[in-house]
Amino acid sequence: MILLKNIKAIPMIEENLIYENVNILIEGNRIVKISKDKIDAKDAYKIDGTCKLVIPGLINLHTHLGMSFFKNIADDLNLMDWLEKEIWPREAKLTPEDIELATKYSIMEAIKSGTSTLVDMYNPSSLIARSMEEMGVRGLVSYGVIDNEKPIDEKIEEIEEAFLEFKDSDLVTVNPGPHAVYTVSRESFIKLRDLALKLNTPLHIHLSETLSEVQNTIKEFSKTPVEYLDDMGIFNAKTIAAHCVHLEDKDFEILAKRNVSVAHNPCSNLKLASGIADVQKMLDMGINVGLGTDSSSSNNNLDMFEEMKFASLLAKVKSNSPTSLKAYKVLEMATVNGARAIGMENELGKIKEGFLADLAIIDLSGVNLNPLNNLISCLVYSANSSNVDSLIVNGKILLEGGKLKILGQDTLMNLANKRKEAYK
Ligand SMILES: CSC[C@H]1O[C@@H](n2cnc3c(O)ncnc32)[C@H](O)[C@@H]1O
Ligand SMILES: [Zn+2]
Repeated sequence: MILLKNIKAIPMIEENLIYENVNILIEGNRIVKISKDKIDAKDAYKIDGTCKLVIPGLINLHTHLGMSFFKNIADDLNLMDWLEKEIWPREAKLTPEDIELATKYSIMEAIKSGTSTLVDMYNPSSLIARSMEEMGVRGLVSYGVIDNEKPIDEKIEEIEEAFLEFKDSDLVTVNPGPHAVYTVSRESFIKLRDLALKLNTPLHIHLSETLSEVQNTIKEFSKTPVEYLDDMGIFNAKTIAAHCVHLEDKDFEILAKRNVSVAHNPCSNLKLASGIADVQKMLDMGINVGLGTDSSSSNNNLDMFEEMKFASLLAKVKSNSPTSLKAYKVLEMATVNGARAIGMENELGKIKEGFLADLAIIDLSGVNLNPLNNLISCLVYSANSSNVDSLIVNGKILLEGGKLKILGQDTLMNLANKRKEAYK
């Protein structure tokens, strides 16, 4: 049992609802009681909430955890030059041990910035899922498929095996992740769609990220990438589409009609000069949009606070209106909408009795957060990951007082700094 005492909370239940001083009791992996009155829980581990704010754990809807060794080594390139000249040749050399280390490093970075759920796309899925379980975070682990000499049927078998291995996990689910329309054949797409439908998992894909992706797809198939996928019935599976920067009007309509969730990655889209997604239009059309960082190689960190701020500022510029994507809406993207994208909206993304105990605690004493006039605005426009004090995932404390409770931070950092040398 954990008792958060006298804490401020943004429950994400309705706009402007803030609990000024509440007590929150966690039993097992759930929030069982939220009360202004004293809660008697003698045996509970107590966290003093003075000068602290609790929010739902943040949900990073699109990342590639295994890429942390490639941070700051391939900057200032567009997507295809970055992938083809710098990243794919290095990924071809990555050993499973190094992928595990790089993944755990990324998870540590995510935990320290208040992220409790990660939607990843990388391989091998079982190793990534195990790393998430070991470190205690929640995740959807998408097996990234790029067509190559390994037959698609072997990959399907591997995905299914990994899915079954983690079927009873409290924390992680494995699902198919066809990389993009320019790396996956029609045959593979259809098999991966059918697998997602059979396993009842989402499908996770990069979509309409660059103008050249859209132009090439139109040239080859006479359809936009969104139309091409829709015509193949890909969206019959619950789809998480990362980026969606270059959409035509008909694409927005398809995404809305087919209940596709979009993972918006503002920093990566800017850094690779991919473009600015029209998030306000997506939201106005009822499309569910969450937030992702993409990898720490194209971002170059996993700080969801930066992502929230960039998302809001970019939407204002894109629509030429400062009223676009206000702070509460962007916080919704990083919590409630992320939960909806992975089908967990009835138990994740809000601070509510009965919901999973995934909570991030912010230390409000930071100089950057004061003078403090408005908690929601302060979180989105002033805060960063250094203000994260604690993280609870599935009822377990992973970070407290800014310190990791699991795996030594220094050990992971030393190991990662040593091993990254092999990929320079
Ligand atoms: C097959 S595993 C995932 C695959 O995706 C690559 N990747 C990382 N970031 C992006 C991006 O923004 N667009 C497209 N592909 C990306 C990563 O390097 C892996 O090869
Ligand atoms: Zn990506």
